[in-house]
Amino acid sequence: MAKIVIALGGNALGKSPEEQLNLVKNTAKSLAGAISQGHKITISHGNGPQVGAINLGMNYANEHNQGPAFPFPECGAMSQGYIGYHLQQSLQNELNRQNITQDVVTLITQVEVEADDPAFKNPTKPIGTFYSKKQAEKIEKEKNYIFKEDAGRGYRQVIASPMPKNIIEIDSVNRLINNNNVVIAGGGGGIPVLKSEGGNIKGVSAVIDKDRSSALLADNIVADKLIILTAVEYVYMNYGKSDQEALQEIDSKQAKDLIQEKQFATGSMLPKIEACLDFVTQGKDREAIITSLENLDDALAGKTGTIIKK
Ligand SMILES: Nc1ncnc2c1ncn2[C@@H]1O[C@H](COP(=O)(O)OP(=O)(O)O)[C@@H](O)[C@H]1O
Ligand SMILES: NC(=O)OP(=O)(O)O
Repeated sequence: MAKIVIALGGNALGKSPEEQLNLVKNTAKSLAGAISQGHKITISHGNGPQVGAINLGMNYANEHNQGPAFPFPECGAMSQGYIGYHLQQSLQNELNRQNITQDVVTLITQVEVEADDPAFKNPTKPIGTFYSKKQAEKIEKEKNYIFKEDAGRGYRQVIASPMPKNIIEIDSVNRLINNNNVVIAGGGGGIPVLKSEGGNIKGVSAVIDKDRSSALLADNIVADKLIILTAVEYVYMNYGKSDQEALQEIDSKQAKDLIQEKQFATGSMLPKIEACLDFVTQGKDREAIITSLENLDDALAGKTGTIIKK
């Protein structure tokens, strides 16, 4: 039996509510399978495409005098509710079907970041949909948004992505886990908040990388394993080139060397590798796996995915 944090990538969750629900229903079968094997599962998820879509929709309504503007922390909170709802419903249905008596709880999670994080001056987190270079340049001029190329897939709006420092609701997460609940926490990397000297917290415009928050969550709940589910079965060397090569298992030294060689794209694979490195090096006998959503069963059985060890 292992204590596992499973992080679902925002880009791997489909492009519409219908697509997302179908994907999540499938993933729920694997998650319930892992729970029936005795594993203690905690779930986190990304929100890049979803938080971008929510923000775009709200901005559109606002620009057409049909509603107020919605800042990013509020959009992040909505994305936690939207994705958490699908996960909570699908997994609860699956657990009930398998007569497993565990409740699934989505916890709105705030994550503290630092006001002087250099990320606020250098936005890197891709959100929303993909655009052509021409479309991106046009929107950049019209709206003052910043766009960057995203791992060969097109151009996306980028916003600040500060490092997660502290999960505000971590005690509640631990209490819920210890009381036999499956917890969905840290959705979209958590809602970014700043803490004042008096201890008050308030939202700040950013989207935290969910891989980094998931590693923090896994460390905080003292998990054995961190599984990051994305759109690719393996992490590759020379990704996208004719000689790309799947990485089966790497240790922290090899991972650091590959980072030096710039094998992993900033804003997509790099934060995943760095998050896995943080998690495995901060504790004993820890393992991280990166694979695709549909390969969760095989990854749990150690049959696929890129395994990262200390
Ligand atoms: N070396 C690499 N190996 C595999 N995938 C890579 C690599 N470098 C960049 N990628 C890209 O990173 C993507 C995963 O990052 P991203 O889409 O941000 O994940 P998610 O939204 O699922 O968290 C892959 O689908 C792939 O397009
Ligand atoms: N917040 C976040 O990291 O989302 P993605 O997994 O969609 O990039």
